[in-house]
Amino acid sequence: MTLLSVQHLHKAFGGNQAVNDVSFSLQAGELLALIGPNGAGKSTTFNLVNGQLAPDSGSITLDGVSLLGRKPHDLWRMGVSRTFQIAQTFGSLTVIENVQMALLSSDGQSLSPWRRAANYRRADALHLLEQVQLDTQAQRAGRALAYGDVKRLELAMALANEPRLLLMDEPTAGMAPDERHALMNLTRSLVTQRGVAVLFTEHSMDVVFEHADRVLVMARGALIAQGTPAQVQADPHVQTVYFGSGKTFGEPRVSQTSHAASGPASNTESAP
Ligand SMILES: Nc1ncnc2c1ncn2[C@@H]1O[C@H](COP(=O)(O)OP(=O)(O)OP(=O)(O)O)[C@@H](O)[C@H]1O
Repeated sequence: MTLLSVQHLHKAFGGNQAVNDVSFSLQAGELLALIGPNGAGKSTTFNLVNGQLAPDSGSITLDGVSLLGRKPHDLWRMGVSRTFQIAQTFGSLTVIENVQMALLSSDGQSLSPWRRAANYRRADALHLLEQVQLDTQAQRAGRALAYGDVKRLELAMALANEPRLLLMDEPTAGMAPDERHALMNLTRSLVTQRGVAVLFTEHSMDVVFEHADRVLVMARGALIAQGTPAQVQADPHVQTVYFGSGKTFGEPRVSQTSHAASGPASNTESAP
């Protein structure tokens, strides 16, 4: 069943059509990657979905409810969580307090006075930390964590909201290859358990091809292809956009049977 539906999205900056008639949908439990060369319109599309930007026209619905005109905090309340290219956590708080803050916010509680958070849903916070394998570091200051651990803390905070949709902006940026795949494997297992849909932008093609169920490819504001990782990798139009003619992405790291692929391949500029 379609959870997120984006239809005929347009956004221009002056005369620059950054997003030009982009349509796609996302199912519960699906990991959908948004890729494209620099300036393709990925961030603009992502920021239209997360409420940071307003489209010039088009529709964005979650379970049939329009997201247009809603700010990121309203979306959080509706079950849309996000993680950032540079992880957003509180370095001065302990690891568990970070998650407690997210739980407080999710419950619509006032964030002040801070003292209230000290024992707030501590068991739930610890359970979330266990799920991202950070429970043994619960009492450390956020700023003392290694970068890969900060990313996992941010994931726990995003899940504190019990989201239906998780938006991840370049989730593996700045991480070593092993860490990248560990974070995405963890994300996969946690969102699959919960039936959460994930839309993520990503520059690391190895991450996209190994972990996405389906891939959207943008170029110059338009959606030029979508399909399984194998389908978009083999698409000559996509290869030309990335490399010019005569080169390819090379072989995928994993077989295509490792994730449930959904949605037909399409080389057209509109989604099914
Ligand atoms: N706030 C803005 N004001 C003016 N132009 C913008 C703005 N944001 C994006 N653009 C332009 O819109 C186009 C799409 O940019 P966008 O950042 O969405 O691309 P991207 O695919 O995310 O690129 P990158 O991978 O380099 O981050 C580009 O031409 C960019 O210069």
